[in-house]
Amino acid sequence: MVRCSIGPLSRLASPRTQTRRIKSSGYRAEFPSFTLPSLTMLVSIFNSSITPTFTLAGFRALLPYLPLITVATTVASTLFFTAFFFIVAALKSRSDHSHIPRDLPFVGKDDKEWFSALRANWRGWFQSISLYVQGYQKYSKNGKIFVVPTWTRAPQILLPPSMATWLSMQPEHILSAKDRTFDSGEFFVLFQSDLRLRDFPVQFKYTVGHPHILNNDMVELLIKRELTKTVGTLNEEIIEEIIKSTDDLYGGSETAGEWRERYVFDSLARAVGRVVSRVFVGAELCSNMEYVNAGTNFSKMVSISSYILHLFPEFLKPAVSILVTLPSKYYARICMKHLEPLIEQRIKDMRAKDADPTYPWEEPNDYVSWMVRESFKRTSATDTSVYNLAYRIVMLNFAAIVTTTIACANTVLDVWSAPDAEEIVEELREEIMSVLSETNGVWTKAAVNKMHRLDSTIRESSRVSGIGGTSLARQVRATDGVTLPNGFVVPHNATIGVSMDGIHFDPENYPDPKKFDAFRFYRERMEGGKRNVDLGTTSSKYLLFSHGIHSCPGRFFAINDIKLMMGHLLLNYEIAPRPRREPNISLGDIAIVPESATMQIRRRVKA
Ligand code: HEM
Repeated sequence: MVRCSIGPLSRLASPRTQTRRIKSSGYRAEFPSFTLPSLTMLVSIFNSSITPTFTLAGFRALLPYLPLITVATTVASTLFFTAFFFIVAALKSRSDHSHIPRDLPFVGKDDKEWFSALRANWRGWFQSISLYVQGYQKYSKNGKIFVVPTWTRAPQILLPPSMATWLSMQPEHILSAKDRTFDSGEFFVLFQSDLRLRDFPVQFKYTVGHPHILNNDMVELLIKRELTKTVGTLNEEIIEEIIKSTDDLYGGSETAGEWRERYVFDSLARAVGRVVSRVFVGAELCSNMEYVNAGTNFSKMVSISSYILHLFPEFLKPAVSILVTLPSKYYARICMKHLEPLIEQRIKDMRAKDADPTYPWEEPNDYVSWMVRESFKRTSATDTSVYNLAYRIVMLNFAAIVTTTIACANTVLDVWSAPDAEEIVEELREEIMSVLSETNGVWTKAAVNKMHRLDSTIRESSRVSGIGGTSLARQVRATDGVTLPNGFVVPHNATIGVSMDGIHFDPENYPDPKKFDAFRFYRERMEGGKRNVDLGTTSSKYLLFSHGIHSCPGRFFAINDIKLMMGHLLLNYEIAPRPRREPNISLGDIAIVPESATMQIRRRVKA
């Protein structure tokens, strides 16, 4: 036995000796009949359990066939995986489509085609935005319902805009906004006549887990009760953070006049992440870029892994998700590494201060403090454990950072790629300087509210470049289905909504709808009698933040941040006009900012 195991090792010493010894060992003579290389390999693997000498000998015999083996195994495995994925995708698509009422028109699907459901889903992946707009023109405009395929969310039943207000007011127990996002349930849905589990966009069940954290009311409550109340009052801190981050990213005053090239989305994500974190976690942690970048990357990775998971039927997701969600879990862990000690310390300090008012510590006015105070009023472990509190901040970042960055990035790309970029920028600068001259340069809440041209520019950018897809997306929770205002009954668990781009690009709502007209809303405000309409105003015709009972509760905070960020960039930086506006990328049923888009930016030389 000893000789056998040493033998092969000693033969590795020199290739030339190896060849000679192979021949002299009579290996070929020993296994002459195994002409099929793969069979030889199998046998040699089998042999290896008996005697390692044969293993190496078998391997050597294979050497001349290696190129052939490589080609054969590559072709075989490619064929196998292609067939496997095709079957899986075809099954998933059929299952996705089987729950849609047959009498509804389906845009992007032709029943006469082979694998019509699969093909429709494929179109829904890459062309969904144009399918939404087509269906809107053909059906919604005529007051009809239609269905559009999406790979990522199963087919969507889209209602005409006349039903948008009705839809936005439906209570949660009839039409649920939450079921679509925070779903949790059994795995083997492919075999159930149940749309519910296949239809949640970010697949929190797999990408995040923690249903007890996600379904908790605390985040939303604190946004509505505390965060919105403080909007405007923390502007000094926010501006301070904007200055620090933009100095780092785009250059401080000492670099005035020097052009830099920066990725629009990535650089703004860093700045926004830091600014948002100042209000969420305080001055110290917000400048820790490991934490800030992990928060942004977590949000991105949750979305990306959810897209990948949507390629698989439900029964495969538990297995696939183990691998696919590794990056988001990695970034969540980095965030938690910083958040847990911060929250533990905050709890200690708060308790000490409550017990003894002379305790030398001042309670920071940030989200962590509001959350810990709220947790003191509660008793369940779900509401009070440090882990859960910390994870809620991770989820708050998910709601806040990427969404706010998208709005900033779209505004930069739309303004500086517009043919009249210089005039727009000039008018915006004039407005900002004129308003700030009344407040000695302080960004008060009242001052920010007076910047109507800036407000109009961001609102218009989000209209033409917004996320697209389905707005007011709701899942039918009522077990008997829901009866629409026109009498049609949508079955239990189907998903309904309205076409956001259809509405935002409808010439009846917005003349010359495809044009980025920065001051469109400003003119409407000044001349069209819409004095109270601003970026935070939702309606059935403006759906950036949705509308009705589930409209985004964080929007006032987001809007304030975006205005401060854009205002600071406009006043202190020059961005070179861009030759073209790279189109947003249609993926699934949303459009995302092209991450490769760059800008030339330099600090302005002040007179
Ligand atoms: C430009 C930035 C933002 C955009 C475009 C945006 C957009 C939206 C949209 C479209 C919804 C879905 C509403 C529905 O289901 O009908 C939503 C929900 C939500 N957003 Fe935002 N959001 C932004 C920023 C924020 C920020 C900064 C926060 C937190 C501070 C936040 C917290 C939330 C929460 C908690 C919900 C769930 C509300 C519910 O289900 O009732 N969002 N947001």
